Amino acid sequence: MYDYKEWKHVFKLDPQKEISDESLEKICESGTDAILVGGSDGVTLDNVIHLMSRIRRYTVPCILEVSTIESVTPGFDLYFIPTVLNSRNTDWITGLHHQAVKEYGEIMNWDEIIMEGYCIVNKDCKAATLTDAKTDLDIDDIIAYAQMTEKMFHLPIFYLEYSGTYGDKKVVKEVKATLSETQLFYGGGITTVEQAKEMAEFADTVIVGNIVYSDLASAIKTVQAVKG
Ligand SMILES: CC(C)=CCC/C(C)=C/CC/C(C)=C/CC/C(C)=C/CC/C(C)=C/CC/C(C)=C/CC/C(C)=C/COP(=O)(O)OP(=O)(O)O
Ligand SMILES: O=P(O)(O)OC[C@@H](O)CO
Ligand SMILES: [Mg+2]
Repeated sequence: MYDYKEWKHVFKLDPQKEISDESLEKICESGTDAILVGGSDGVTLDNVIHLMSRIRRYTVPCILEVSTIESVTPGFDLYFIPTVLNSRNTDWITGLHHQAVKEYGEIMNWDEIIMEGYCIVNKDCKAATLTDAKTDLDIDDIIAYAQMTEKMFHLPIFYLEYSGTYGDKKVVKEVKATLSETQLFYGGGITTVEQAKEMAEFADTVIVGNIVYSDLASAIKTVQAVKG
């Protein structure tokens, strides 16, 4: 089993988006710790299997961040299951999870399943719209979600999700200071080496997403920036 607790840098690829073989090779051979496959929209079984099989040409760990029951497929190293703590719709907190376990519980390998307590803070991102997330949060609200994740629900990961916009390092720093067991994932808007370094100072794991589609060279540089 991969030790995701040791991961410092992860690329997130969206199965809905096109990526050339050449770019994918650079991403998979970049030295990143893992590739996370996931997105909010247009995620289908076909595009998930297609992307997974292309990533599988390389040795990098490949994880599915589950967003729909229909697109779950065998073959990933691990399955990260979000629960959106600040969603107003219980489907995204426990509802879809209940359906999935009811349907697939018998065949699930629980050792491969890792829960992520998600807190979505960018009101304009697709994930916030999809999950009807309550994003008008101050720092104390976010810290409370982080503490709930660790102290109440004992989840292994707290994912501070700024998807599409660069976050506030003060928030990341204060959240990190409240966590002792739970791993802090930071994701959102990283486009430069400086930003990657800044967030890596506080977050345990930095997730780099969409910059791979618009400026691959800068995306690749974030690996060294985070891992040193
Ligand atoms: C058959 C087989 C192998 C079985 C294995 C068993 C297994 C692993 C079963 C799964 C069991 C299970 C509990 C499933 C969970 C079911 C489920 C659907 C739960 C809901 C999870 C959830 C809250 C999803 C929302 C996820 C989310 C917030 C995704 C967004 C991530 C994100 C911000 C991505 C960035 O891209 P995007 O949002 O697409 O933005 P752009 O396109 O604009 O870039
Ligand atoms: O695409 P970006 O904004 O880098 O965000 C990364 C990741 O946190 C999205 O789930
Ligand atoms: Mg998407």
